Amino acid sequence: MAAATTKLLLSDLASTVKSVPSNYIRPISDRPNLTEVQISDGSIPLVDLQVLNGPSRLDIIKQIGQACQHDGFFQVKNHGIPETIINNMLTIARAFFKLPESERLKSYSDDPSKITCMNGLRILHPSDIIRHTDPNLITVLLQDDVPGLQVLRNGKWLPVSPIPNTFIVNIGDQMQVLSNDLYKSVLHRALVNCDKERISIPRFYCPSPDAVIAPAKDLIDERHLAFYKNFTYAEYYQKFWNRGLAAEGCLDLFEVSTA
Ligand SMILES: O=C(O)CCC(=O)C(=O)O
Ligand SMILES: [Fe+2]
Repeated sequence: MAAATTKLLLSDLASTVKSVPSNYIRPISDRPNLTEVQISDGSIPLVDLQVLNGPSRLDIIKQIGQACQHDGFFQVKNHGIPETIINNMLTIARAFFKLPESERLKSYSDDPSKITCMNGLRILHPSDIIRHTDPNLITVLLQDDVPGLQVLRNGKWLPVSPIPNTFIVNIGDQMQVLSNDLYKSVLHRALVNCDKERISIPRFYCPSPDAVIAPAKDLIDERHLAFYKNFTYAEYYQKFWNRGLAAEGCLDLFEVSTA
């Protein structure tokens, strides 16, 4: 097992230091350019799942399909998960970050495949998450009431305002491949909030490592060629982490070469 590295949060140091230590400060060149943020009334679509089992079922399915094609992101309300469970998850997540570092370290793993696939659940403490696409199939995210998530739409960042008791669903790279680019795995990022702690809990749904990923056969014919080669999820995942989050994903490495 790798030696336990320190995972001290700035909040752990707050009572002992007078100013923010330099290793907690991102170089200006790495910081998000906030002037690029689109201040817009628009948001990612909100889908009401209440009526999924009624006569409007097809309409709801169509809304989800459109959202996957245009935004790669949507929110769901009336999903059937009780409010008390949602509040308990957020309370437990907040309490986790109040634990001493030694206790928190017992739940950390430096193995990204463990973090994102075996546990499948990650609790994010308030630090910036740089722009990336999700390497998995689908992500379901619970965020608290503090804004921070931004989604790239038409080259501009669209802030996703939290709506209580909703979940955010987004398409990951594997779904983009299965749909042969019909559904979009879209760049997104999360910013720290200067005034308030922000908690988000993403759940990453992943194929098994040996699953062969390729565009669905029904979508391919003489007029619709496959944009991607076949690969296993393990191959993709390894390339993704080798390249690093800063590379913004690695779908291009698996494209069918057109040369
Ligand atoms: O905290 C958020 O809202 C987004 C988290 C995220 O994008 C991720 O963990 O992949
Ligand atoms: Fe993400």
